[in-house]
Amino acid sequence: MYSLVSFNGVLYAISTLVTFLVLRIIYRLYFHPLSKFPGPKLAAATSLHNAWHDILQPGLIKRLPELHKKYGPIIRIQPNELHVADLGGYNQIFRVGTPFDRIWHNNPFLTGSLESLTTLNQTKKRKEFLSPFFSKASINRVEPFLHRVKLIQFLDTLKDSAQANGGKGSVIDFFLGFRCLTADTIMDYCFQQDLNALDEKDFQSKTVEAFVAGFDLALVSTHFPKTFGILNSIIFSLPESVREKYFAPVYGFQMVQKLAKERVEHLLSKPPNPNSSKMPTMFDLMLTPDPKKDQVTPSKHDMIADGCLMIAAGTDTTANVLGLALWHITSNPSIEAKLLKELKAAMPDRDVMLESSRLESEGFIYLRAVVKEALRLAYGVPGRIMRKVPSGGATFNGRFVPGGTTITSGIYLQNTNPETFPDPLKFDPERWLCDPDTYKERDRHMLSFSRGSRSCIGINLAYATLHLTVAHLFRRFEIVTKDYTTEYDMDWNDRFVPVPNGRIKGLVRERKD
Ligand code: HEM
Repeated sequence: MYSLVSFNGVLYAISTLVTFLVLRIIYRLYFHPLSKFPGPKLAAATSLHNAWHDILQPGLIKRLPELHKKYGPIIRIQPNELHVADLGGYNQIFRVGTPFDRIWHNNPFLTGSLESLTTLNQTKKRKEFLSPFFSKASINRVEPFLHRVKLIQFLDTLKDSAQANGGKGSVIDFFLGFRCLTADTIMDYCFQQDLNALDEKDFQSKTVEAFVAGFDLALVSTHFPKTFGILNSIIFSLPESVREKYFAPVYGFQMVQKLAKERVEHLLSKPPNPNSSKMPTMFDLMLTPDPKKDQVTPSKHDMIADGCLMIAAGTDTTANVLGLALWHITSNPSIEAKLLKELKAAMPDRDVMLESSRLESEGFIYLRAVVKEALRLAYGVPGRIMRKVPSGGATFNGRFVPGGTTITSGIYLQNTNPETFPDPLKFDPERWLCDPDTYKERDRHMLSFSRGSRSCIGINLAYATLHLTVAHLFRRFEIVTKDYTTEYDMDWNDRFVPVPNGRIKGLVRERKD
């Protein structure tokens, strides 16, 4: 009798669930406010369609050009999400002063950081601390003590590799090397606390490796935020040795969080002296709010989250551009020859370091075009950047979109638009050596750092690192990637940032002159 009741109970529960799911699909397909928007029926019926592409495939973003071609400029890609293809739509969503709020999915390390603040009002005060910290002037001021010091350490490691095997050179994992360089630079710049990744033999930094693994989970957290949160709490409660061995993605973030926490606690224990001549960290600035501007120090938790954010936002993005530049330059002898010609003429002594402001000037036209083209094809954050349509609704491509709808648009589509960038997947620095009007138009379409009020705050730091590294790396070393890296290795998956299939590796030799 008992087992019959429980069997019937299970049957009843299953049939109720199935009925609910079927009714929900019918509602989503025929009665939902977005039901009239075109797009794949499966995507409109269930968000699992999108999750499958984003988690188990290279990413929905790679299918979007084909879907837009089939269904038009604005399409439904989830039950409650529309995607806009054209630049006008992107600008409407992301412009300065936008009323389209960011959508944030809880991430235990980043909630409380600038990135997690959804409205412009919330970001205003935080940016008052952070924007001056990332200004060109601030970056130029510390460059001799920081970027160039880190770069020298990076280049010295390459020199040792070049001299290995009786001067025949040895193979370097540049995927890791570039990440060690960018992570150490950012950590030092933001909180004068070193990750010491560049000290690790052959750049084999466990923390950097763990951090890279974290990106595999980035889109899981957006598709399954609740499950992700529960899993994280369980993992957090495990001993450190278990976390390090079996849960690298979480462990990597925790290491950075620990360093940021130590720094904040150290500063809190002895409040900063505003008259000190020492270069301030970003935390020093937050700890000395200006009462005349109504500034308030963020909580300790939020400052630590901002510390984690800077590493998460700046390390892989910048390293991806460097990896891509290295791959394309070494795969195109004519591009390498032109770059080298310019570098040799402007930097006769290959061991003398130039400052980034010079490398970004008129004397380095080809270098700048190479960096720009690498930025275009590295895509920054290529995928669907999520925003919420304001309560009154909005109109896109002549169609009204109700308030509360998730609306997305992406950098990948703009940076590879064939009308603006003919043969868009070709690495062609020459496309930036055009007349000023064409340049301006191409630049308007290139969105690697996004646009508007929530565009990248680290753009100046990124540009300085990119110009310094590409110039000095190629001036000093000859690198062969062909036999050690494949096209497949370089192809990428959207994991919030592009994560390549493999690693860019190359044989390093010192140039003779
Ligand atoms: C080539 C390198 C980089 C690229 C391509 C890049 C790209 C981007 C993009 C596309 C966004 C907008 C994301 C969104 O709207 O969700 C963004 C935001 C951001 N980036 Fe970068 N980034 C780079 C380097 C850096 C660096 C070096 C830092 C700092 C150390 C940094 C810090 C940030 C922060 C804090 C935000 C969030 C801004 C906000 O929420 O208002 N980025 N970045």
